[in-house]
Amino acid sequence: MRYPGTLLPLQLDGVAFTAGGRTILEGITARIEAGPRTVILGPNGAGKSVLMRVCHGLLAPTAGAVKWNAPDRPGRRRQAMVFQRPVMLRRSAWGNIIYALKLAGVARKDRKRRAQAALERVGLSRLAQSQARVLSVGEQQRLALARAWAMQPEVLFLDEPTAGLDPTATGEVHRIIQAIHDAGTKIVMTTHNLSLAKYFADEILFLNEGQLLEQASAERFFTQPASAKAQAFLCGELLWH
Ligand SMILES: Nc1ncnc2c1ncn2[C@@H]1O[C@H](COP(=O)(O)OP(=O)(O)OP(=O)(O)O)[C@@H](O)[C@H]1O
Repeated sequence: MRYPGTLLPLQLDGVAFTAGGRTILEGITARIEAGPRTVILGPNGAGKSVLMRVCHGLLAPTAGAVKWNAPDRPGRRRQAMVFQRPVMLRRSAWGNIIYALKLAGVARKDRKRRAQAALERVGLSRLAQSQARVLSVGEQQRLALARAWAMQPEVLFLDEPTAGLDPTATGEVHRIIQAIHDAGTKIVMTTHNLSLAKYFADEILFLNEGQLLEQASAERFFTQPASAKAQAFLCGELLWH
């Protein structure tokens, strides 16, 4: 269902991104709806991170348009992004969340409650006063998720959030992402990892060499991929070059 004030759906119309004479994204047209867990899947270098940054507004497309149903008003960001490597300020775990909430314009009286709840949800309450930058990479990624979750975003972009994590940390991050989804936030995640996509995705956007080759339900994509490139990717043939 679509409400007049909601950010979604997000419509990409002929989005392209070129840099230094190289075409990174080309002619991407897609519609991202509220609800399903969307995974942007493709080999290394396909342009997944760039596409996500364009959607999030960190990069401006060099052609085409990125249209939100109801764009953010100044001072009220309703979409958040978590990067492959967490970016933490030189503050405590607690301070990182409080500062982000302050920047987002959240009233002082609500910041403490939201930060507490977010740290609890990711199991980091006991490390609230630890310096964020000395936490393990897995803990920092959980903190990054807590910080994003505290914003109560309508859409959360996740760029390979478990890259480089050990199996335990990976499992914890997956559990948190699932909980954020269950709480009603739209998840859009990039990965080149087939097992993760199979486990997590409701919908796949398959990207290869900067082109969107398929947008399909996960079930359909994994059983009947429409493009030869997707078939090759699913068979483990590397398209990357
Ligand atoms: N801001 C940028 N300006 C110019 N080129 C960029 C920029 N960001 C990434 N690239 C280039 O665009 C190409 C696609 O990069 P991107 O990081 O989006 O791939 P990816 O599909 O996310 O790969 P991976 O799975 O390895 O993370 C790469 O060749 C990269 O060097």
